Amino acid sequence: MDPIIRFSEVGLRLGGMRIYDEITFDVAPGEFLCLLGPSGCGKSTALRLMGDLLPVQDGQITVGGKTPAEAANRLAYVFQQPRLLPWRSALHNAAFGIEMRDPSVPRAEREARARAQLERVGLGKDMDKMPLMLSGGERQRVAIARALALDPEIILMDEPFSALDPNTRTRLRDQMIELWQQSGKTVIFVTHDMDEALYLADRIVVFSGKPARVASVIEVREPRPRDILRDPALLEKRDDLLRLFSDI
Ligand SMILES: Nc1ncnc2c1ncn2[C@@H]1O[C@H](COP(=O)(O)OP(=O)(O)OP(=O)(O)O)[C@@H](O)[C@H]1O
Repeated sequence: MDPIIRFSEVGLRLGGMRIYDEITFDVAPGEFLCLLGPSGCGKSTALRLMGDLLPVQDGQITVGGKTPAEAANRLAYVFQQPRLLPWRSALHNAAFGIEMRDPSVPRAEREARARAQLERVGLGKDMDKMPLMLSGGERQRVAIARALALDPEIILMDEPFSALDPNTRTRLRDQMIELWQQSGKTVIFVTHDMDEALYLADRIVVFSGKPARVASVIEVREPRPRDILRDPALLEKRDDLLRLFSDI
């Protein structure tokens, strides 16, 4: 199967600094791919390049065979902070992405799509609440519903759970896996937490420190849900990652 996203020898300079050497990796359709690497290595930048929020300078990036600019409508973002509009209810926040992307979608349809996704993330009873009345985890679930309501082929997630408490983070990781398995969408998930990557990913693309290159690509085919601290195969991968991180 052709990759849905392809980075070919992507080089990048920002503010006079070399951020990437030659970054090359592929993402398969329907895959849950984690981008892992040390702080500042350029993981979020990779999402910005895919999403056409930053121009490609050297090399090539394709999204479904097209340029990022041509494919921008096939992607949706979930950021570290939920970025909700405080004066809008959960429902109207979840519908907001559609309103921005395609204002011709009638209001009733926007809201029906938002409602369906809020139900999916377990917020069926909270649709009329304003963001201030929601917990951090609930606000992030509204942000996930807002992305899903766009019905994108690809979801780009930039450390979406890192600001949450450990229990909420664990719950949302499980929920994200469930949503991904039901939807068949491609997920590209940025994290600097190797345990999170081992828990979630089909494959982990490991970036080195700046200027970044792809230090390793690790297949994680162990069945889910995973027990990272007990499964011997995962423990071995964790040791590999620890060794890799001490070198990069
Ligand atoms: N617009 C910009 N101008 C100059 N430098 C930038 C710009 N955007 C990002 N950078 C630099 O590019 C590097 C990569 O940033 P990026 O946010 O992609 O890293 P990251 O791997 O996601 O980091 P973290 O895990 O800490 O969030 C950093 O050194 C950052 O300072």
